Amino acid sequence: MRVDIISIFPEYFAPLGVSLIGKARERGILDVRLHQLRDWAHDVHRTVDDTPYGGGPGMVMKPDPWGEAIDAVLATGQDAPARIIVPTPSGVPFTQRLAMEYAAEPWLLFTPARYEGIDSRVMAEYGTRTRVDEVSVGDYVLAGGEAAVLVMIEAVGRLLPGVLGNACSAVDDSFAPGAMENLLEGPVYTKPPEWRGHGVPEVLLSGHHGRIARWRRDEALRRTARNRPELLAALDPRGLDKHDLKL
Ligand SMILES: COc1cccc(Cn2ccc3ccc(-c4cc(N)[nH]n4)cc32)c1
Repeated sequence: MRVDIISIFPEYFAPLGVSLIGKARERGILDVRLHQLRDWAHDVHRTVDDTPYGGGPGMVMKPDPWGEAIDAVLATGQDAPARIIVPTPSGVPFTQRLAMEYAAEPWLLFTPARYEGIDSRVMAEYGTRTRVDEVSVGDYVLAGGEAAVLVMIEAVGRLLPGVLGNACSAVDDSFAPGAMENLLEGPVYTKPPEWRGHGVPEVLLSGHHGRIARWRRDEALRRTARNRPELLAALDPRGLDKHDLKL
């Protein structure tokens, strides 16, 4: 998968050089290319923002530099154009399902903005040529889109074949479609068996896989009921069996 990112803070993406995503890049599973938006701002100050039409606080990112930058990136592609992802508080929710959809794309182009966002004509322009998704990573307001892009690339990158070792699998993730979809992860434990007077649930030491699976599901249901009751309402009743906890 090829990923292009256009930003006025390309240095923000240094974390994509470490850990899971860094190794995926070294192994050629992920090809991440960074672009400095100001390279397409031709005035002496390399200006990328201006005052909003209609007045109001803050500044809006000018369409010209973004248009030239996106054209330049798309021109380097051979086949279908990249799917463009615009982080914004006003977007559709970024979910595990959307992450899985993105993981199946050959080429993503992220356009993290700053200020109050990008002139809306840019998304309108590219919406005539390719998929343009305005996406929110949560119901809170960041200072810009770069952190949102880091979140999305990590969530998508870990789903790419070969990125997670065989020992782990994204199939069992919380929120992954299937029996555990819309359930939160339950508690996890490792050695030592006793730590500062805290033991480990006996069932996890029993070696009885059926009971362990049932206990984990019960704990996932309990934690979901406690922390995200609205997800329980969305739980597919066919995913619940008669042995499930009556919460
Ligand atoms: C666009 O509307 C805005 C209104 C007030 C402030 C800002 C700041 N800002 C600039 C670019 C930008 C990109 C993404 C986000 C963002 C995404 C999520 N989930 N939260 N915050 C915030 C961004 C934007």
